[in-house]
Amino acid sequence: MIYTVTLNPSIDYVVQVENLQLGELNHSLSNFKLPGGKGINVSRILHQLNTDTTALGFIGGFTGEFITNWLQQDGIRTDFITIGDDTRINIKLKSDSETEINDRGPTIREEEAQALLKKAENFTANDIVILSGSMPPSLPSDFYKQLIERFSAANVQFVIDTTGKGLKSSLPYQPFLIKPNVKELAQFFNVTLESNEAILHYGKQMINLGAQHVIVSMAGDGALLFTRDAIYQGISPKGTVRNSVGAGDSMVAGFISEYHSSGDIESAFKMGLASGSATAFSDDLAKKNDILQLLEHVEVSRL
Ligand SMILES: Nc1ncnc2c1ncn2[C@@H]1O[C@H](COP(=O)(O)OP(=O)(O)O)[C@@H](O)[C@H]1O
Ligand SMILES: O=P(O)(O)OC[C@H]1O[C@](O)(COP(=O)(O)O)[C@@H](O)[C@@H]1O
Repeated sequence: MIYTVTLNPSIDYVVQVENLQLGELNHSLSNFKLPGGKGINVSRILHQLNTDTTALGFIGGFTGEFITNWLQQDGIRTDFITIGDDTRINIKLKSDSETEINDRGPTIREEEAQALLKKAENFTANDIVILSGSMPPSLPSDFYKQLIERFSAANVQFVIDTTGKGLKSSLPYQPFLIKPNVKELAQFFNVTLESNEAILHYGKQMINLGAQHVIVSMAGDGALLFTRDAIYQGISPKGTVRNSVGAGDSMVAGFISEYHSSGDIESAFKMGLASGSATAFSDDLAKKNDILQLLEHVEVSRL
């Protein structure tokens, strides 16, 4: 089974405003609410690609109910820990450019946190766990490490898509995949990345630090995949961007879904690229047919 863990789910409230004026009254042209949070997005795309998945994490309040109901209506298995506080709402403002306001997240009580750690003790070496996104500030700062120690003890393969301390502390445990975008890669090493050579250098560094596979995603410019013995460059298909929220999560899902079924790293990378772009070209996350259509237009070469 492929589990996703979303410590900080969200409702993504996507609002379109023409010619946004800060400090003025603006009227929205359209708005929609989507279940969000990185692991939840990964589960939604895995499900589109007919890959069995269960979404775990913390969920609470009326906002949490919205997410659980949506996932259940889509037929996606969930096994969330119910919390006393409300799941957050993140604002995605579309005007001439895309602006995001992400909330820090709800309060997680000690017993709620313990309940998730207990669940993490039940995974086996046949499972893959995808840990994605930020942590609500009320969790101990080493919470990802606490989860990973449990996976490592049971030889569970894990993917981690987060930033800062959570990512850093995971590397000695050899995550199967990490997927920083270029900005996150630069932040991790506290550098500016202005050339391809620099991106190649720091991508390789992530492998040296312990990751088994690293995808450095670059939005419309595609992505680089680093393995322990090769580097691949992926070119994304061109298209009209409608809503790129969740493109990175879709890429992780496409990669893991294909790797899980074929075991082929290059095909997995192609599916990741197609899934990311298909989401960027959709209002909501991508649908299976859109992903498969774009797959024919993805190009991957070994550097
Ligand atoms: N504007 C775009 N055009 C085509 N593909 C895109 C675009 N934005 C994202 N993608 C696809 O989705 C992948 C992940 O997007 P990116 O924005 O880099 O990740 P994140 O959402 O994590 O910041 C990219 O590598 C690419 O394959
Ligand atoms: O957990 P974080 O880092 O605060 O991010 C949460 C946000 O990221 C998303 O999962 C989208 O992520 P990506 O665009 O990186 O794929 C949104 O659905 C959500 O609002």
